Amino acid sequence: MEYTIQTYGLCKKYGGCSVVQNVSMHVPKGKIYGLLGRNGAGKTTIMKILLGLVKKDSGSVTLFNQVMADYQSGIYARIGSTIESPGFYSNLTAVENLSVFSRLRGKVDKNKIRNALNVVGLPYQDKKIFSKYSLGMKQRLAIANAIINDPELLILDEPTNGLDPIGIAEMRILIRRLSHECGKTILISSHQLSEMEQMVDWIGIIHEGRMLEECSYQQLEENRQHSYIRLVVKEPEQVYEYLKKTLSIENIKRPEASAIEIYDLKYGTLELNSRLFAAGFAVAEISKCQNSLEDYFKKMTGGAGIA
Ligand SMILES: Nc1ncnc2c1ncn2[C@@H]1O[C@H](COP(=O)(O)OP(=O)(O)OP(=O)(O)O)[C@@H](O)[C@H]1O
Repeated sequence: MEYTIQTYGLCKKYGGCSVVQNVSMHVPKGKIYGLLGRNGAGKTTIMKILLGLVKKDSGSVTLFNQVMADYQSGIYARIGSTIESPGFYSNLTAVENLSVFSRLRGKVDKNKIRNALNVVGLPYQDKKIFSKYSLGMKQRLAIANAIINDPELLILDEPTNGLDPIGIAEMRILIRRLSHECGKTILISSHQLSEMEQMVDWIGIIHEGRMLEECSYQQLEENRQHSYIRLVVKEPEQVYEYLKKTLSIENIKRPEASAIEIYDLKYGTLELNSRLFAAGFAVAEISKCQNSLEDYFKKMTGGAGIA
């Protein structure tokens, strides 16, 4: 597989506090990659490192198959982003704002502005000024600004943040169109799993600066929606050892002191119950459960942040 972004062992500390820890990520060319993590997980910092806005402490970044030196600039013309997106002028229209920022980058091309506004679904002739825009329109304008020069890679920090469900659905359609119809590779961040659904092809889960898991979204769904057997027992340590050593069950978790979850379903509940009984263990509860993707994220990241 060809990757547009690859990082290896990326680290960043702020004042002695590690905010990015040994992050290796792989963003496949032409795909939408979602960086998912709770507030403060380190998503924006990773994006800023990719864009050369923040200097990494160690590790490497490869963009378009080119290993990046710190603050190397040429390649950034191939990337559009909404991080540190310009503070748009509140008293100017979309076209006027995009003209100002185009001028800062070089020259103003009316056709490019018209085209970018068309792609994000904002009217070219609109006289409405920025301060009268809805949040969704503001997000669209930021994306229009990012795509003006037709970049191959888009880095969008929380493009759905604060939008209502309809706004999220519209943003999802726009981002998918940018990927499928315009062929762009897109890295987006979010702290909401639900916002990533039906949008991303790949996902990287960041927690406290570390990459917990990275895989295709489909793979994640397949892996995590498996059933499992939940046991509540009197002697969890001994049962755990018995399951591992005597029954050779591999994938076992201990979510609570007395509970055991078995993901390797080589034995059904009846068979397992009778084996535990025969081995002299007291089983208070045995049931087959379904682990939803949401539950999985909550467990992984320790609670309420991702929903
Ligand atoms: N310039 C900075 N100086 C000091 N600490 C910083 C700086 N920038 C970010 N941090 C800290 O680094 C951590 C990661 O922040 P970051 O913005 O990357 O997280 P995030 O996952 O994007 O969160 P959010 O979803 O809230 O934007 C946070 O604890 C934040 O306070």
